[in-house]
Amino acid sequence: MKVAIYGQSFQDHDILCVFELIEELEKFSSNIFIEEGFLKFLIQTSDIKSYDTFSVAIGLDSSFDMFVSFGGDGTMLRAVTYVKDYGIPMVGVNTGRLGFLSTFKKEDVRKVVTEFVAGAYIIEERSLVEICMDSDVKHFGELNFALNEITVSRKDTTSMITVETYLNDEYLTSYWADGLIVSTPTGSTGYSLSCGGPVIAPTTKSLVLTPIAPHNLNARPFVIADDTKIRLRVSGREETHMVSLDSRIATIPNGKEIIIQKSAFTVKMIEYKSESFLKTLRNKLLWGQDRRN
Ligand SMILES: NC(=O)c1ccc[n+]([C@@H]2O[C@H](COP(=O)([O-])OP(=O)(O)OC[C@H]3O[C@@H](n4cnc5c(N)ncnc54)[C@H](O)[C@@H]3O)[C@@H](O)[C@H]2O)c1
Ligand SMILES: Nc1ncnc2c1ncn2[C@@H]1O[C@H](COP(=O)(O)OP(=O)(O)OP(=O)(O)O)[C@@H](O)[C@H]1O
Repeated sequence: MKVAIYGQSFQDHDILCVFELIEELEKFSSNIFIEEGFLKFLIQTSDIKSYDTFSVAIGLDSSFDMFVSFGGDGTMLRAVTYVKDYGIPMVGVNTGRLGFLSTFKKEDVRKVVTEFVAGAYIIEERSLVEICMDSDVKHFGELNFALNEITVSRKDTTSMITVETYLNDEYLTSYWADGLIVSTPTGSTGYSLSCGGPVIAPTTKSLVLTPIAPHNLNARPFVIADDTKIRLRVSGREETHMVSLDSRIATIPNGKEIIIQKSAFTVKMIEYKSESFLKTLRNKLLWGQDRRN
Protein backbone atom coordinates (compact mmCIF):
# COMPACT_ATOMS: atom_id res chain seq x y z
CA MET A 1 0.00 0.00 0.00
CA LYS A 2 1.41 3.43 -0.98
CA VAL A 3 0.35 6.18 1.42
CA ALA A 4 0.94 9.96 1.57
CA ILE A 5 0.81 11.73 4.94
CA TYR A 6 0.30 15.47 5.42
CA GLY A 7 -0.35 17.56 8.51
CA GLN A 8 -0.25 20.82 10.44
CA SER A 9 3.21 21.62 11.77
CA PHE A 10 1.99 23.35 14.91
CA GLN A 11 0.69 20.99 17.55
CA ASP A 12 3.25 18.59 19.01
CA HIS A 13 0.72 17.18 21.49
CA ASP A 14 -1.08 15.52 18.58
CA ILE A 15 2.06 13.93 17.21
CA LEU A 16 1.38 10.60 18.92
CA CYS A 17 -1.47 9.73 16.60
CA VAL A 18 0.81 10.27 13.58
CA PHE A 19 3.21 7.63 14.96
CA GLU A 20 0.33 5.27 15.65
CA LEU A 21 -0.75 5.57 12.02
CA ILE A 22 2.80 4.97 10.77
CA GLU A 23 3.17 1.94 13.08
CA GLU A 24 -0.09 0.48 11.78
CA LEU A 25 0.88 1.16 8.14
CA GLU A 26 4.23 -0.56 8.65
CA LYS A 27 2.45 -3.71 9.83
CA PHE A 28 1.11 -3.89 6.27
CA SER A 29 4.56 -3.16 4.74
CA SER A 30 3.28 0.12 3.34
CA ASN A 31 5.31 2.50 1.25
CA ILE A 32 5.07 5.76 3.23
CA PHE A 33 5.64 9.28 1.87
CA ILE A 34 5.44 12.31 4.20
CA GLU A 35 5.05 15.93 3.09
CA GLU A 36 8.46 17.63 3.31
CA GLY A 37 7.55 20.37 5.83
CA PHE A 38 5.57 17.99 8.02
CA LEU A 39 8.44 15.47 8.12
CA LYS A 40 10.85 18.29 9.14
CA PHE A 41 8.47 19.14 11.97
CA LEU A 42 8.21 15.48 13.04
CA ILE A 43 12.01 15.09 12.99
CA GLN A 44 12.47 18.26 15.09
CA THR A 45 10.01 17.12 17.75
CA SER A 46 10.75 13.37 17.89
CA ASP A 47 13.27 10.70 16.93
CA ILE A 48 11.31 9.52 13.91
CA LYS A 49 13.40 8.00 11.11
CA SER A 50 13.45 9.57 7.68
CA TYR A 51 10.89 8.74 5.00
CA ASP A 52 10.39 9.53 1.34
CA THR A 53 8.88 12.97 0.93
CA PHE A 54 6.64 14.95 -1.36
CA SER A 55 6.21 18.70 -1.71
CA VAL A 56 4.40 21.22 -3.84
CA ALA A 57 7.28 21.05 -6.32
CA ILE A 58 7.83 17.28 -6.24
CA GLY A 59 4.24 16.22 -6.12
CA LEU A 60 2.25 13.05 -5.88
CA ASP A 61 0.88 10.87 -8.66
CA SER A 62 -2.02 8.53 -9.18
CA SER A 63 -0.11 5.47 -7.93
CA PHE A 64 -0.94 6.32 -4.27
CA ASP A 65 -3.64 4.28 -2.52
CA MET A 66 -4.43 6.75 0.24
CA PHE A 67 -3.74 10.31 1.44
CA VAL A 68 -4.03 10.94 5.20
CA SER A 69 -4.33 14.52 6.48
CA PHE A 70 -3.73 15.39 10.16
CA GLY A 71 -5.41 18.67 11.16
CA GLY A 72 -8.78 20.33 10.90
CA ASP A 73 -10.87 21.28 7.89
CA GLY A 74 -8.35 23.99 6.92
CA THR A 75 -5.65 21.34 6.62
CA MET A 76 -7.95 19.10 4.59
CA LEU A 77 -8.60 21.99 2.16
CA ARG A 78 -4.83 22.53 1.79
CA ALA A 79 -4.39 18.79 1.29
CA VAL A 80 -6.62 18.98 -1.78
CA THR A 81 -4.00 21.23 -3.43
CA TYR A 82 -1.53 18.28 -3.25
CA VAL A 83 -4.01 15.62 -4.33
CA LYS A 84 -5.21 17.72 -7.29
CA ASP A 85 -6.72 15.51 -10.00
CA TYR A 86 -4.73 12.36 -9.13
CA GLY A 87 -7.80 10.59 -7.75
CA ILE A 88 -6.04 9.52 -4.53
CA PRO A 89 -8.61 8.54 -1.86
CA MET A 90 -8.38 11.02 1.06
CA VAL A 91 -9.14 10.83 4.75
CA GLY A 92 -8.71 13.47 7.47
CA VAL A 93 -7.78 12.69 11.08
CA ASN A 94 -9.14 15.55 13.15
CA THR A 95 -6.59 17.33 15.32
CA GLY A 96 -8.27 20.70 14.74
CA ARG A 97 -11.56 22.10 16.01
CA LEU A 98 -14.76 21.26 14.11
CA GLY A 99 -13.45 18.63 11.71
CA PHE A 100 -16.43 18.46 9.39
CA LEU A 101 -14.29 17.31 6.44
CA SER A 102 -11.54 15.94 8.64
CA THR A 103 -13.81 13.50 10.40
CA PHE A 104 -11.73 10.62 11.72
CA LYS A 105 -11.24 10.67 15.50
CA LYS A 106 -7.54 10.81 16.40
CA GLU A 107 -8.10 8.28 19.21
CA ASP A 108 -9.17 5.73 16.55
CA VAL A 109 -6.37 6.51 14.10
CA ARG A 110 -5.27 2.86 13.73
CA LYS A 111 -8.68 2.10 12.23
CA VAL A 112 -7.83 4.39 9.29
CA VAL A 113 -5.60 1.52 8.19
CA THR A 114 -7.42 -1.55 9.52
CA GLU A 115 -10.85 -0.52 8.19
CA PHE A 116 -9.29 0.46 4.85
CA VAL A 117 -7.59 -2.92 4.53
CA ALA A 118 -10.85 -4.65 5.58
CA GLY A 119 -12.72 -2.68 2.89
CA ALA A 120 -15.07 -1.11 5.48
CA TYR A 121 -15.51 2.10 3.51
CA ILE A 122 -16.98 3.59 0.39
CA ILE A 123 -15.43 6.18 -1.89
CA GLU A 124 -17.48 9.31 -2.18
CA GLU A 125 -16.68 11.53 -5.15
CA ARG A 126 -16.87 15.21 -4.24
CA SER A 127 -17.20 17.81 -6.98
CA LEU A 128 -15.08 20.96 -7.11
CA VAL A 129 -15.46 24.36 -8.72
CA GLU A 130 -12.79 26.15 -10.71
CA ILE A 131 -12.19 29.70 -11.84
CA CYS A 132 -11.10 31.06 -15.21
CA MET A 133 -10.12 34.67 -15.63
CA ASP A 134 -8.60 36.72 -18.43
CA SER A 135 -5.18 35.31 -19.16
CA ASP A 136 -3.47 38.38 -17.63
CA VAL A 137 -4.72 37.39 -14.15
CA LYS A 138 -2.70 34.38 -13.06
CA HIS A 139 -3.15 34.47 -9.29
CA PHE A 140 -4.01 30.88 -8.57
CA GLY A 141 -1.85 29.30 -11.28
CA GLU A 142 -2.76 25.68 -11.92
CA LEU A 143 -4.40 25.49 -8.45
CA ASN A 144 -7.50 27.23 -9.78
CA PHE A 145 -9.96 24.86 -8.06
CA ALA A 146 -11.81 24.77 -4.74
CA LEU A 147 -13.50 21.95 -2.82
CA ASN A 148 -15.73 24.20 -0.68
CA GLU A 149 -16.41 27.38 -2.59
CA ILE A 150 -15.29 30.28 -4.71
CA THR A 151 -16.21 33.63 -3.21
CA VAL A 152 -16.05 37.18 -4.51
CA SER A 153 -16.18 39.80 -1.77
CA ARG A 154 -15.51 43.42 -0.90
CA LYS A 155 -11.99 44.46 0.08
CA ASP A 156 -10.58 47.48 1.94
CA THR A 157 -14.00 49.08 2.25
CA THR A 158 -17.25 48.82 4.14
CA SER A 159 -19.06 49.75 0.95
CA MET A 160 -20.97 46.95 -0.74
CA ILE A 161 -20.04 45.55 -4.13
CA THR A 162 -22.29 44.83 -7.08
CA VAL A 163 -21.91 41.35 -8.53
CA GLU A 164 -23.40 41.15 -12.02
CA THR A 165 -24.26 37.50 -12.50
CA TYR A 166 -24.96 35.46 -15.66
CA LEU A 167 -25.88 31.77 -15.78
CA ASN A 168 -25.08 30.05 -19.10
CA ASP A 169 -24.74 33.56 -20.56
CA GLU A 170 -28.25 34.59 -19.49
CA TYR A 171 -28.45 37.52 -17.07
CA LEU A 172 -29.62 36.48 -13.59
CA THR A 173 -29.27 39.56 -11.40
CA SER A 174 -26.82 42.04 -9.88
CA TYR A 175 -26.30 41.20 -6.23
CA TRP A 176 -25.71 44.26 -4.10
CA ALA A 177 -23.98 42.71 -1.14
CA ASP A 178 -20.74 42.07 0.74
CA GLY A 179 -20.09 39.32 -1.78
CA LEU A 180 -21.30 36.16 -3.45
CA ILE A 181 -20.43 32.54 -2.66
CA VAL A 182 -20.48 29.83 -5.31
CA SER A 183 -20.51 26.70 -3.21
CA THR A 184 -20.21 23.01 -3.98
CA PRO A 185 -22.31 20.49 -2.02
CA THR A 186 -19.21 19.89 0.16
CA GLY A 187 -18.91 23.62 0.87
CA SER A 188 -22.63 23.94 1.64
CA THR A 189 -21.90 23.23 5.33
CA GLY A 190 -19.14 25.90 5.44
CA TYR A 191 -19.31 29.63 4.63
CA SER A 192 -22.50 29.27 2.57
CA LEU A 193 -24.36 27.78 5.56
CA SER A 194 -23.34 30.77 7.73
CA CYS A 195 -24.89 33.05 5.08
CA GLY A 196 -28.22 31.22 5.12
CA GLY A 197 -27.52 28.65 2.39
CA PRO A 198 -29.01 25.14 2.40
CA VAL A 199 -27.15 21.98 3.36
CA ILE A 200 -26.71 19.87 0.22
CA ALA A 201 -25.91 16.15 0.40
CA PRO A 202 -22.31 15.69 -0.80
CA THR A 203 -22.93 13.83 -4.08
CA THR A 204 -25.86 15.97 -5.27
CA LYS A 205 -25.22 17.35 -8.74
CA SER A 206 -25.77 21.00 -7.89
CA LEU A 207 -24.10 24.23 -6.86
CA VAL A 208 -25.52 27.01 -4.74
CA LEU A 209 -25.19 30.77 -5.21
CA THR A 210 -25.34 32.33 -1.74
CA PRO A 211 -25.13 36.13 -1.42
CA ILE A 212 -23.22 37.48 1.58
CA ALA A 213 -25.38 39.97 3.47
CA PRO A 214 -27.32 41.18 0.39
CA HIS A 215 -29.11 44.47 0.65
CA ASN A 216 -31.58 43.32 -2.00
CA LEU A 217 -33.79 41.50 0.52
CA ASN A 218 -35.31 39.31 -2.17
CA ALA A 219 -31.95 37.76 -3.07
CA ARG A 220 -31.96 34.27 -1.58
CA PRO A 221 -29.60 31.29 -1.88
CA PHE A 222 -30.19 29.74 -5.31
CA VAL A 223 -29.50 26.07 -6.07
CA ILE A 224 -28.48 25.46 -9.69
CA ALA A 225 -27.37 22.47 -11.81
CA ASP A 226 -23.66 21.81 -11.47
CA ASP A 227 -23.05 22.00 -15.24
CA THR A 228 -24.02 25.69 -15.27
CA LYS A 229 -21.43 28.21 -16.48
CA ILE A 230 -21.42 31.12 -14.01
CA ARG A 231 -20.10 34.45 -15.20
CA LEU A 232 -19.52 37.29 -12.73
CA ARG A 233 -18.38 40.89 -12.99
CA VAL A 234 -17.81 42.97 -9.88
CA SER A 235 -18.10 46.74 -9.58
CA GLY A 236 -17.86 48.99 -6.53
CA ARG A 237 -16.31 52.07 -4.96
CA GLU A 238 -12.83 50.56 -4.61
CA GLU A 239 -10.74 49.53 -7.60
CA THR A 240 -10.32 45.95 -6.50
CA HIS A 241 -12.18 43.14 -4.78
CA MET A 242 -11.23 39.81 -3.28
CA VAL A 243 -11.62 36.35 -4.76
CA SER A 244 -11.15 33.29 -2.56
CA LEU A 245 -10.78 29.62 -3.42
CA ASP A 246 -11.41 27.84 -0.10
CA SER A 247 -8.74 29.41 2.14
CA ARG A 248 -6.64 30.92 -0.67
CA ILE A 249 -7.21 34.56 -1.63
CA ALA A 250 -6.30 37.02 -4.38
CA THR A 251 -7.00 40.65 -5.13
CA ILE A 252 -8.62 41.22 -8.50
CA PRO A 253 -9.31 44.50 -10.32
CA ASN A 254 -13.01 45.34 -10.56
CA GLY A 255 -14.55 44.79 -13.96
CA LYS A 256 -12.64 41.56 -14.72
CA GLU A 257 -14.79 38.79 -16.07
CA ILE A 258 -14.76 35.75 -13.76
CA ILE A 259 -16.01 32.43 -15.05
CA ILE A 260 -16.77 29.65 -12.59
CA GLN A 261 -17.52 26.05 -13.56
CA LYS A 262 -17.49 22.60 -12.07
CA SER A 263 -14.02 21.03 -12.38
CA ALA A 264 -13.56 18.11 -14.73
CA PHE A 265 -12.16 15.98 -11.86
CA THR A 266 -13.48 15.01 -8.43
CA VAL A 267 -11.89 14.44 -5.04
CA LYS A 268 -12.33 10.93 -3.70
CA MET A 269 -13.15 11.02 -0.01
CA ILE A 270 -12.96 7.80 1.96
CA GLU A 271 -16.19 7.48 3.89
CA TYR A 272 -15.65 4.87 6.58
CA LYS A 273 -18.75 2.97 7.58
CA SER A 274 -18.12 4.20 11.15
CA GLU A 275 -18.13 7.90 10.08
CA SER A 276 -20.96 8.69 7.61
CA PHE A 277 -21.97 12.19 6.41
CA LEU A 278 -25.30 11.96 8.25
CA LYS A 279 -23.52 11.03 11.49
CA THR A 280 -21.19 14.00 10.99
CA LEU A 281 -24.18 16.30 10.36
CA ARG A 282 -25.75 15.19 13.65
CA ASN A 283 -22.56 15.09 15.70
CA LYS A 284 -20.81 18.23 14.42
CA LEU A 285 -23.68 20.54 13.41
CA LEU A 286 -26.12 19.10 15.99
CA TRP A 287 -28.60 18.68 13.10
CA GLY A 288 -32.21 19.01 14.21
CA GLN A 289 -31.26 18.70 17.84
CA ASP A 290 -33.96 20.01 20.15
CA ARG A 291 -33.42 20.22 23.89
CA ARG A 292 -37.15 19.62 24.49
CA ASN A 293 -36.91 16.05 23.16
N1 LIG B 1 -18.48 32.89 8.34
C1 LIG B 1 -18.08 31.67 8.01
O1 LIG B 1 -18.72 30.66 8.31
C2 LIG B 1 -16.85 31.51 7.19
C3 LIG B 1 -16.11 32.60 6.79
C4 LIG B 1 -14.99 32.37 6.01
C5 LIG B 1 -14.64 31.07 5.62
N2 LIG B 1 -15.39 30.04 6.05
C6 LIG B 1 -15.09 28.68 5.64
O2 LIG B 1 -13.79 28.34 6.00
C7 LIG B 1 -13.19 27.62 4.96
C8 LIG B 1 -11.71 27.73 5.10
O3 LIG B 1 -11.38 26.99 6.25
P1 LIG B 1 -10.19 27.43 7.22
O4 LIG B 1 -10.04 26.34 8.21
O5 LIG B 1 -9.04 27.86 6.39
O6 LIG B 1 -10.79 28.72 7.92
P2 LIG B 1 -11.21 28.92 9.45
O7 LIG B 1 -10.09 28.46 10.34
O8 LIG B 1 -11.73 30.32 9.60
O9 LIG B 1 -12.38 27.88 9.61
C9 LIG B 1 -13.67 28.17 9.25
C10 LIG B 1 -14.64 27.15 9.84
O10 LIG B 1 -15.34 26.54 8.77
C11 LIG B 1 -15.35 25.13 8.97
N3 LIG B 1 -15.45 24.45 7.68
C12 LIG B 1 -14.60 24.50 6.62
N4 LIG B 1 -15.05 23.75 5.62
C13 LIG B 1 -16.23 23.21 6.05
C14 LIG B 1 -17.18 22.35 5.45
N5 LIG B 1 -17.06 21.91 4.21
N6 LIG B 1 -18.25 21.97 6.20
C15 LIG B 1 -18.40 22.41 7.46
N7 LIG B 1 -17.56 23.26 8.05
C16 LIG B 1 -16.48 23.65 7.36
C17 LIG B 1 -14.08 24.85 9.71
O11 LIG B 1 -14.18 23.66 10.46
C18 LIG B 1 -13.96 26.03 10.63
O12 LIG B 1 -14.64 25.83 11.84
C19 LIG B 1 -13.77 28.22 3.71
O13 LIG B 1 -13.71 27.34 2.63
C20 LIG B 1 -15.19 28.54 4.15
O14 LIG B 1 -16.12 27.51 3.86
C21 LIG B 1 -16.48 30.23 6.82
N1 LIG C 1 -1.05 29.61 11.70
C1 LIG C 1 -1.15 28.79 12.75
N2 LIG C 1 -0.41 29.00 13.86
C2 LIG C 1 -0.49 28.17 14.91
N3 LIG C 1 -1.27 27.11 14.96
C3 LIG C 1 -2.04 26.85 13.89
C4 LIG C 1 -2.03 27.66 12.73
N4 LIG C 1 -2.91 27.14 11.83
C5 LIG C 1 -3.42 26.06 12.39
N5 LIG C 1 -2.91 25.87 13.62
C6 LIG C 1 -3.22 24.78 14.52
O1 LIG C 1 -3.47 23.62 13.76
C7 LIG C 1 -4.80 23.14 14.04
C8 LIG C 1 -5.45 22.65 12.75
O2 LIG C 1 -5.67 23.76 11.91
P1 LIG C 1 -6.77 23.75 10.80
O3 LIG C 1 -6.82 25.09 10.15
O4 LIG C 1 -6.57 22.56 9.94
O5 LIG C 1 -8.06 23.41 11.57
P2 LIG C 1 -8.95 24.21 12.58
O6 LIG C 1 -9.31 25.52 11.98
O7 LIG C 1 -8.42 24.19 13.97
O8 LIG C 1 -10.14 23.20 12.64
P3 LIG C 1 -11.47 23.22 11.84
O9 LIG C 1 -11.13 23.86 10.52
O10 LIG C 1 -11.84 21.77 11.73
O11 LIG C 1 -12.40 24.00 12.71
C9 LIG C 1 -5.53 24.31 14.70
O12 LIG C 1 -6.47 23.92 15.66
C10 LIG C 1 -4.43 25.09 15.34
O13 LIG C 1 -4.21 24.63 16.66
